[in-house]
Order: sequence, then C-alpha cells, then structure tokens
Amino acid sequence: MEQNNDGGNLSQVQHVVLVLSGKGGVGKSTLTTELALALRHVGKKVGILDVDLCGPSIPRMLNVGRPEVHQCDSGWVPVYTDAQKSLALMSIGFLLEDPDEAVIWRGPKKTALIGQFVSDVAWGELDILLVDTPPGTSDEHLAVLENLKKHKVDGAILVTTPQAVSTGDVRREITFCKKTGLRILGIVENMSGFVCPHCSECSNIFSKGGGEELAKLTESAYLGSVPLDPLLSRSIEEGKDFIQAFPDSATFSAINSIAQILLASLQKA
Ligand SMILES: Nc1ncnc2c1ncn2[C@@H]1O[C@H](COP(=O)(O)OP(=O)(O)OP(=O)(O)O)[C@@H](O)[C@H]1O
Ligand code: SF4
Repeated sequence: MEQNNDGGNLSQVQHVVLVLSGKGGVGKSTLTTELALALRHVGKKVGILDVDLCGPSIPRMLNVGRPEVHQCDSGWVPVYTDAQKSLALMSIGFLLEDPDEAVIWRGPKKTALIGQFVSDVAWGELDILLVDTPPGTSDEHLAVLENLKKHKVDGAILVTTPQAVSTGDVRREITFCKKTGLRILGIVENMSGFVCPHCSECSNIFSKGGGEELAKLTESAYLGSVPLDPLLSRSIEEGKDFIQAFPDSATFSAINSIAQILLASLQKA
C-alpha cells in the first residue's frame, strides 16, 4: 500500500479501493454499491466516494436523494445511510446544482474539483473506502489517482462483462493500471448469465469464462462473477438493499463471495 505520513482525511481509512471499468454501463456503480452493502453486512465500516462525473448514480442506488452536504473543521461531512453510520457516502452529485452541470465542465475545472473532493471529505474511521470512478481512462481517472496516491490506495477492481473482455476498452484500462502503477486487486465479470425471475435458474446467454481468462492474462486474481438478475436491477432502481432483501439468492452469494475474497486479499497485502 502506498502511504505517506500525512494521511489527511484518509488517515483513519484502512483500505482504499478504486472500482474501474473500460466503458460505461457494465455495472461498475451497481457493484460498488452492492459490495459496500455486503461489506457492511459483515460488520465493516464502509465509505463510497462517487466520482463518476458522467453520471453520479450511487445516491439514487442507496436512496439518499440529494441531501444538503455540510462542512466541519476537517472538510465535507459524508452522508450516512444508516443510524449506525456504518455506510458513508460522498458523491460529486451532491455538489452539483444541476445534474447535467459536470458534463460541460472543462478539464482543469474537473481536475481541480476532483482534487478537492478526494482530499476534503471527513471520513473518520473506515475499514474500506470504495471509489466509483468515471468509465474509461480519462483525465479524471488520473486526477483521482494522483490525489489518492498522495495519501494511500491499495489498488483497483476491474469490472467487465462477458462480451467486453476482449475489447480495446478493457485492454486500455489494464494499460492504464500498469502505467500508473495501480495494482489490479482482481477482476469481476458482471452480467455473467441471466437469472430467470420465475425459477431462478441461471442461463449463460453469452460465452462465459472471459473474466477468468483476463485475470490469467493480467496475472491478477479472479474475484468472481455476478449474473444479470432482474431482482438486482429492480432493487437498484428502487434504491433498496438487495443484500438484506434476498440473502438466499445465488446473486447474493456471488456478491458476498467477491466481498470476502477482496477483504482477504486486502488483509494479506
Ligand atoms: N448484475 C446485474 N443484474 C441486473 N442489472 C444490472 C446488473 N449490473 C448492472 N445492472 C443494471 O445495469 C445498468 C447499468 O449499471 P451501472 O449504472 O452500475 O453501470 P456503470 O458501469 O456504473 O455505468 P456508468 O459508469 O456509465 O454510470 C443499471 O440499470 C443497473 O441496474
Ligand atoms: S428459466 Fe425456467 S422459468 Fe425461466 S423461462 Fe426458462 S424454464 Fe421458464
């Protein structure tokens, strides 16, 4: 783990993990949300930093709307999703007056805001902070990474889909990690098979195993796969806690297993 002596607002955060994807729509924000809920489920204190300027969707997924954010002496106070303060969220969406505002910002403004955003959240004590980044390998990624690296970052989880594994987007993402010295903690294949809402049987619509192949190719861990599950997309749309609502589902087991493997690899590092 990279760390300097001045941990700043991240000094009481044990682990920082970026969630990346080569392109949009592969389920990066969904998995960030579900992994955070799964980690909370096993008693961890979790934070989510939503830096996805293209579409900050995590507040909707966690059903927190657009609360007013307050400042304390050490920075922005994150929004807590529960009374126990076990899941903290700070989203770039909270700071935008108009949700479409960020799209028209030019590079330097985005970079400056991200810099401030990454450094100025008063997280307090957290076991793990998940950072939902914009899709691709843009300047925003570099800005997030540069700012986090001043403090600490354990590495990144790469989210892909069975169809996307062999595309240029994924290769560019891997090259980005290598060039910036960002450790790939593991690969997750999302939308891997389809869970029938009637009989819960999972059918592989697209070829399977691409995520595993990619993990071998990049010599990184394969964290697991999550099926395309209508119950999960409904929970996400309605801002409900899937982990709490469907603890017996195969999708819950898949997400839980990925969270456990991730935790084990962070504890080992
Ligand atoms: N495993 C899944 N099962 C069912 N629906 C899913 C699954 N993963 C993602 N989705 C749905 O796919 C859509 C896109 O997901 P999401 O917003 O998480 O993608 P993303 O990669 O973060 O996209 P972007 O970075 O462009 O915001 C959402 O409507 C979400 O509910
Ligand atoms: S998976 Fe089962 S319930 Fe779903 S359509 Fe096929 S047979 Fe019917």
